Amino acid sequence: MPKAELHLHIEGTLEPELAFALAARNGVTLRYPDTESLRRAYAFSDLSSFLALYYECMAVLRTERDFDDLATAYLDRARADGVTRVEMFFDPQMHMSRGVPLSEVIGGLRAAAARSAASGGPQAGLIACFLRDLGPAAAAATLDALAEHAGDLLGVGLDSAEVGYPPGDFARVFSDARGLGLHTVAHAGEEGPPEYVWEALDVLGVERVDHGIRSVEDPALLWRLAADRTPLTVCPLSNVRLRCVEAIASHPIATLLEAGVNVTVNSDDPAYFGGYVADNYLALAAELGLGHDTLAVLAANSLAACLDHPPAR
Ligand SMILES: Nc1ncnc2[nH]cnc12
Ligand SMILES: [Zn+2]
Repeated sequence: MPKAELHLHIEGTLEPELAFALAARNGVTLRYPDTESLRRAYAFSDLSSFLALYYECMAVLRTERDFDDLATAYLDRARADGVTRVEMFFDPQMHMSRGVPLSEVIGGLRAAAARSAASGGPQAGLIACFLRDLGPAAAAATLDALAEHAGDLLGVGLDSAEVGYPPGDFARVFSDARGLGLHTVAHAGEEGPPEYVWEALDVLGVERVDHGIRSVEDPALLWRLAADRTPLTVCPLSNVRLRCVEAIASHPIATLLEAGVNVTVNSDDPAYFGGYVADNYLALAAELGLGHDTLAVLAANSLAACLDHPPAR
């Protein structure tokens, strides 16, 4: 089934095997002796327990070639899942704070995207995410650094630890990003309350909401999302692994669909959460009983929710 993946952190596609290969190439030492022990550490209790390991493993990403290798591995994998379009997140602040120039990050990701599109693989766009726990001033400084690369970006997003960092704090930087011609999206309602989803819509003016699952707690919000056809980029396996949801069988995606919300299915950080995008669709079929027609609607929603439609091939 052709589909788009619209919620994918490229750093979250770092498989342990590649992490160790890059560590060796760059002379970086990981805290784990081998791939099995690193994999065993993927037992998360919440978002922050995951983010700590996710940020730690980024230490192995140093050069343009590393980012190219990372994105190439993901794009090859996504192609096998029927993905024709990817809008991938990356975390510029994490890389800049480690002394890795933005040009290396963006250059590597763009090179992988160009080869993928040229060889009939997924077409890829880049979304730079601000780390909300570092605050709006740091986000504004990051946007200044991103400005010279704006032509290489599709948009900006907002990620990292959610609770205590409401979207409204980032109103100015999101408005400035739009001034640079960038699309805007934001994580909201993953661990944070429905109020954060309202703020992402009404204060940030985002075009899509990432996760948004806690919207099911607020009927007026469900009505608003459905009326506006605002896409939600839902990540079922991620929600279970980070204990936002108990099991796929009780995932709020069923309620979202019943309310007429424009839902899409995505993998978030597939190397860490036990499945790529097709695994998320298959889990919904196997454990929540979604039928083929519903999966086809979800795939069609994803293609329609792309920020820039891919050029005709
Ligand atoms: N699921 C997630 N939520 C917030 N920030 C993230 N960064 C990578 N994955 C994330
Ligand atoms: Zn995410």
